[in-house]
Amino acid sequence: MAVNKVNEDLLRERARYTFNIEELTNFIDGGEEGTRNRREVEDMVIHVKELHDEVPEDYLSHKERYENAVKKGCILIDLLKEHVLRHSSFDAYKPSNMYRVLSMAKEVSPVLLHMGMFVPTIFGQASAEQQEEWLHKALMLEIIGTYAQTELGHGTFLRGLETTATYDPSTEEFVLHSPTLTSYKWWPGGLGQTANHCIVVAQLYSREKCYGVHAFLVQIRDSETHMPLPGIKVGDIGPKLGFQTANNGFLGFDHFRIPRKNMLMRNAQVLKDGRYVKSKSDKLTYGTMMLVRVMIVSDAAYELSRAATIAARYSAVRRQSMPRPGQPEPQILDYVTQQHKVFIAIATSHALRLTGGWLWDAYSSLTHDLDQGNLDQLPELHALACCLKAISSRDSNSLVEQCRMSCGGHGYMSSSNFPTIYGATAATVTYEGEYTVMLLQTARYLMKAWKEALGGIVLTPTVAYMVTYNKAKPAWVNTPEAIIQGFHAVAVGKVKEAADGIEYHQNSGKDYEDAWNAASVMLVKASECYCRAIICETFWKEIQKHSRSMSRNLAVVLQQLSELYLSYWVLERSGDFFQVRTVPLTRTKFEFVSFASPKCHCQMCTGFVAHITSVVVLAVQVSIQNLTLTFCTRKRNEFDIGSC
Ligand SMILES: CCCCCCC/C=C/C(=O)SCCNC(=O)CCNC(=O)[C@H](O)C(C)(C)COP(=O)(O)OP(=O)(O)OC[C@H]1O[C@@H](n2cnc3c(N)ncnc32)[C@H](O)[C@@H]1OP(=O)(O)O
Ligand SMILES: Cc1cc2nc3c(=O)[nH]c(=O)nc-3n(C[C@H](O)[C@H](O)[C@H](O)COP(=O)(O)OP(=O)(O)OC[C@H]3O[C@@H](n4cnc5c(N)ncnc54)[C@H](O)[C@@H]3O)c2cc1C
Repeated sequence: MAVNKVNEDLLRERARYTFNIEELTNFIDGGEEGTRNRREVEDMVIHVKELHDEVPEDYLSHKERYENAVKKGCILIDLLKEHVLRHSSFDAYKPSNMYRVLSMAKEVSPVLLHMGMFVPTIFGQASAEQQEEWLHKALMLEIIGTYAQTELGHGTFLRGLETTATYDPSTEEFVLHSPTLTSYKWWPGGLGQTANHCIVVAQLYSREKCYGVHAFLVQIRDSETHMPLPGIKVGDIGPKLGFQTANNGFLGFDHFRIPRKNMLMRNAQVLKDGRYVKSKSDKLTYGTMMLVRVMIVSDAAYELSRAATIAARYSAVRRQSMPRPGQPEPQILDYVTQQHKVFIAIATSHALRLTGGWLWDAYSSLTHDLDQGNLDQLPELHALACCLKAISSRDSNSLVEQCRMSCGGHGYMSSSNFPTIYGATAATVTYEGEYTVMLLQTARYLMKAWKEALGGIVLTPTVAYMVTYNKAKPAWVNTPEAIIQGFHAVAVGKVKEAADGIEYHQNSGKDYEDAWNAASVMLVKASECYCRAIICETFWKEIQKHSRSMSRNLAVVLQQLSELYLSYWVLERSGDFFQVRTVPLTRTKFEFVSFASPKCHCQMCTGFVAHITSVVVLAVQVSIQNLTLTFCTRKRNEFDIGSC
């Protein structure tokens, strides 16, 4: 029987890495225990033959694909439950753990929303009594839920949602109703055929007063027959760009009654007589969205690491063209254009993974504060979650497409897995807060921060530099930190530009809303630059922090990956660096120097190492006074790949 022989080129590349792969694997997994956990789950999954398709999923009917996805989802959840019960340290909700397990089935799972939003909402918004009643059932999948917030007519504008939940004190019930077609819930994953419960976000009315959107836990299908309950209209919304097995559905209520106790009452309550007890903050209703946005940053990194692995491996084995007559066709990895496509995907997967971990730690600290009643960090974390979710998902999706294109025609095959990964990452750019809307949310925060900076008020950590840049600037030296300072200066410049834009439009007679809209392109740009500065700074600092406890060879490689990321984005945003003079800076020579990168390695995800002997080396000299930007690019030589 033919034994699958590993490609010679790949073997040669794999023999050339110069550092301990296991050490990097542990770094990516967050430590040796993380690697053990992951491998244990992967070993469980790889041996379950029902998880391997006899027939390509693309050749199945929609019904067969869905049934296949349900079967796999149940198997994976059982494996996850078994693993969680065996390893109490395995936090299913730590970024990517749960998502990664479910995504081992290739197609997105119809129970993704159950795990990704229904359970977290019970954790975050149900009272202790309600958790007592529902949490175990949800974790054991005795009930299967989804998160029904978006409606046909409204996704972004939550305050515009039309579904109503009107309290009836005579029966101590809420009456859920969909008054219009546009009020039908539209999109919730799993709603089509899978979920029998859901979190419904509706406008709460009591004693004829509207108290805004609140969350309710609603059973929509019979636990025995799985048929929709009377007063419920529910079904599948049909084919989409991707996510075909997410089972996205629609849901309409016809005066559907639920007990008072089904309003999630951790934050706000309605008493038996209909009196409304206000939450410490209306914003706490939005808590689940913040959690999912924080998780999306790590999930975006994970999906990109898969795509970068496929592209780099393919680039090692694909040979094409003959630059020198009579010579063997070179590996396409030797083309600098190919390196330019693939290396930034490798570096970005690491940048987003480390930034996602940093954001998760900040979120964990916030939830602890919220439990203590301290909401001080909520606005900054909301702004961070919004822009990082937007930029990470957009970068991931566009680099997945870049990786696909780098594989030529074979990248267009379903068997390449690029279409599935592209479909999943394209969804993240829109769901859980649409790209532009999220950046505008962050811009709200930046405009407030700028006003405080002008007043010399001490700012929260991620915007504190705005005060510095508005006063005398520190002398900049030519280090990677200089690039980070440069991004800070660019961010301040863009924030100032947007604030000035709003002021200009107001002075020309517009009210604030119209002035905001007229300046909104600049506001989006300011958020992008603020976010890019955070990713650059976090990537660099995390590498510096971890380098101290890792072997030198690995530290060098990771440092150069972060230098590649910084250099890449300076070039991508060189125009903004030119403009940086718009911020009142002292006359400081601002120099970047070439980052000699004799060797650079990286591993996109488990089992794969890219050994980059050097990267495109840039020397970027920027002088603020004369704003001359000179580049010199030193040619790089070989690229080779190793994997364990
Ligand atoms: C592994 C996980 C897989 C999961 C798969 C997920 C599948 C997809 C699921 C979904 O898509 S669920 C639906 C997601 N929907 C959204 O994200 C809706 C996006 N819209 C919003 O977030 C909000 O409506 C808004 C646009 C941010 C706010 O708009 P609005 O104009 O109504 O209010 P504002 O005046 O702008 O804001 C009010 C006030 O509240 C603050 N705030 C808003 N959102 C949050 C939040 N999430 N957390 C904390 N604070 C929030 C906002 O900053 C304003 O505060 P002030 O500036 O006035 O102090
Ligand atoms: C694959 C997928 C899965 C999903 N799963 C779920 C789910 O499980 N549960 C759920 O509740 N929802 C889900 N959603 C819905 C998702 O949350 C919404 O699609 C998203 O919030 C965007 O809302 P919308 O579709 O109404 O677009 P809109 O908000 O109508 O946006 C359309 C355009 O208008 C622009 N726009 C809107 N508001 C503004 C503004 N204030 N300023 C400037 N521009 C603006 C946007 O930038 C965008 O370009 C899912 C969506 C997708 C694609």
